[in-house]
Amino acid sequence: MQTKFLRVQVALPGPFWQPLSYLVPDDSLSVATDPSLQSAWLADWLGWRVRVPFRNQTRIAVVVGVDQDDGVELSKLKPLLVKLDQEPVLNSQDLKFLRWAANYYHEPIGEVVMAALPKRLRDGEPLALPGVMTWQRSALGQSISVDQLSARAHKQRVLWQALSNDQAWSSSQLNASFSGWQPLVKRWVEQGWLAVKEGPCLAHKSLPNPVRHLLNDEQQAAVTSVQASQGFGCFLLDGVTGSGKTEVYLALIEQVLAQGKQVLVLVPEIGLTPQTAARFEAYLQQPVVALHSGLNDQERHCAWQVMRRGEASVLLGTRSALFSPFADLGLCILDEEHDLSFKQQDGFRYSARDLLIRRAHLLNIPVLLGSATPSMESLHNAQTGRYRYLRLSQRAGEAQPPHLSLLDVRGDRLQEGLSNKALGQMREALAAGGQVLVFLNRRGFAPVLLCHSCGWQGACSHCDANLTYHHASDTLKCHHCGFQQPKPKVCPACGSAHFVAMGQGTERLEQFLTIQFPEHTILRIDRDTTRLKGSLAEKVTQARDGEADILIGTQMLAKGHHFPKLTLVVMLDLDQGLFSVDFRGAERMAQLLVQVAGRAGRGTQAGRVLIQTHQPEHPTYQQLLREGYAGFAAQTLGDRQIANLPPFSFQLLVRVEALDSAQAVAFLEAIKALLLAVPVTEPCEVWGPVSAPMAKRQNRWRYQLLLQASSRASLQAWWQAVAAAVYAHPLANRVRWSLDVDPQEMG
Ligand SMILES: Nc1ncnc2c1ncn2[C@@H]1O[C@H](COP(=O)(O)OP(=O)(O)OP(=O)(O)O)[C@@H](O)[C@H]1O
Ligand SMILES: [Zn+2]
Repeated sequence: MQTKFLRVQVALPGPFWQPLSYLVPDDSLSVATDPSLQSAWLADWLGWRVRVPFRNQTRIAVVVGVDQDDGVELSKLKPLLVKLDQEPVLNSQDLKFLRWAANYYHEPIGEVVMAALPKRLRDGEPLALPGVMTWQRSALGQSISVDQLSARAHKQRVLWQALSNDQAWSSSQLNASFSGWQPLVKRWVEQGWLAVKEGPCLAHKSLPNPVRHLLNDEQQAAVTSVQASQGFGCFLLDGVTGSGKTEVYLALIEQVLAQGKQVLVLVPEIGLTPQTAARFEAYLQQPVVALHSGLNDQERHCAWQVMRRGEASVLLGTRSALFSPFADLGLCILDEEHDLSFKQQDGFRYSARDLLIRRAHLLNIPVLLGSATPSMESLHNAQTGRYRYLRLSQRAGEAQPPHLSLLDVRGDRLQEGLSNKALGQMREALAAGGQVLVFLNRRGFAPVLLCHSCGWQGACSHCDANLTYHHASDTLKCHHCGFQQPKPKVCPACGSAHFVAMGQGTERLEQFLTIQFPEHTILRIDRDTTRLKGSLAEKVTQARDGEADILIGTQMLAKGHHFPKLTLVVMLDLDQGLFSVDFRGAERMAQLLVQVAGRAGRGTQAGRVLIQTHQPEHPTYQQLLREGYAGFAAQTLGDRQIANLPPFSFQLLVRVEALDSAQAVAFLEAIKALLLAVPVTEPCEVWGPVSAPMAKRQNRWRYQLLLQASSRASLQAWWQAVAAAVYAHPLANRVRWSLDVDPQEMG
């Protein structure tokens, strides 16, 4: 009898297109010849973490399959070293999902599997639940009243007051409400006022009383439709800003929890996940696990474990929370489904929306996508019946829709980008006791620093981009690669000391408005003013509570926020979105406009929105104002159909970056030649190679090749036909290159 050796396939991070094979240790070899034992044997390996020898090291890997004969000579295979845990870390359904994702996005399976594990597990730490570090008042601390702290130390007093409730606080809880708490907490520990303890992953918190609304008819109809779904179904909740989509999510979640099942909610990366989680907790009266960029490795590990074990029922997280394991998932929700942050833009370039739908499909459970400005892809899917369409056409409660108008500033005198008309309207709104938001999607002081004598411009030496001037730090910064330098004293080209800062950024706008409105408080919210952990939450709370009269914000302020006192929104410099080279430019601009406008008039007072423009007759503006987002979307879908652009076709972008631009072009030309040699049955097109819109970044020249086909299947088949030859091409290892399936940005 011929002995058959068993091997397992493991996923190891790195550029391996197939899982790697290893031999299993001797004791299980006897199973090989007995088919009845094989399924039990499989269960004993699939999804387990193992330690394997690799080159001269050992690495952590996950078993993703078995193979009995893959043609590799046995003598070339190495044995596995050890299993790491007493149980698998991924179940067979998760593995199936991850394999599908790896296949669809042409990403090495090892990278995809590792994306589904918290870092500590990737590093080989034990599976067992770690505790999290918490701080709580000590016996000494309990005798310290807030009055013993200096009356002027406002921040300290607020923090000490919060810590006085005898709850143990973890760093993520503190981050959710306070910025700059670390040095204070450290000092209090040193003084013996606070004790450090290891707390459980899911700390007990006292939850505030729930605020609930009686659902209106449209909300109720949406809830009923999703609830009636038998197994998988994808629903698009198209609800105007302030229509109470969150209330619909909460009502549905409550019902799923009552059946003993879990819910996964994905939200955009806006740094407010803890605040949203708190709102969910109050409504549901149970802990909600939040997974976002503010957590440390230990907290991520905790979140992963409690969901997997079913110790918590709701996971609310950003993009990558999609890969979390669940004991019994019953519903998936994705809020602001049009948001670009759901698409990972480097490395493993997946769409969290598309993968979430796939996962729900594999698990046979419903998935709900919500937005006031749905993507053209989702609207098209709703129109063709792939998604069920649900509509909330009215604002919830008493709130009225905001009134939008165009402010034609052609020929007007502008001061720092603002017209006198806009300033006048701001004065009126402030005098009436309202709050005003000035929206400008560009941070920094000025986008260009120009020498007045010779015309020299500050440009990044590593990128094809201007350096933005930042006044507070007196530096020039590249917003693409992070390069920065002090502002030169004299022009590097001619020696003149006469510079002009051209164009507007939020920093400059703040300086100008401070002079114009000395009696009003101004709050600027952009990436520069919210770098410190917790500071965004702090600023948003101030804005919501009306502590500032004038808000200045970039797109950070566009999403999801609820500022009840806001009555006037002034939008500056939107026009640039009308002339984008990207075919999605108009869609993005329309979404931004409607979302920012949607922050106005959410309370008792009506809201107005002024769009300052030099293009008042532009059809995109005209259509948005006359027919709203729905009219704009109908027109845009019609145009895309005629031009055969997504969602009426499917794209794949091959991106290449190289120090030597000739190599980048040569590699793409080679790929193109391979593609053109493939006989295809359906229409497949290839464009390029062309220079990327940003031709150079971090010293590398960037080129791209665009593939387009009439179906996903034919696009995938076309690429598959050339993939092996592309990877084997001599330039494949000499340039940096990546595939972007369903690209969202051409950048
Ligand atoms: N049925 C209802 N009756 C009264 N108020 C409601 C109702 N439903 C929701 N609200 C309130 O309306 C406001 C807006 O709701 P919510 O934040 O859920 O809107 P949204 O649709 O998510 O908006 P956006 O897309 O702009 O973020 C909230 O203050 C919410 O409490
Ligand atoms: Zn740069």
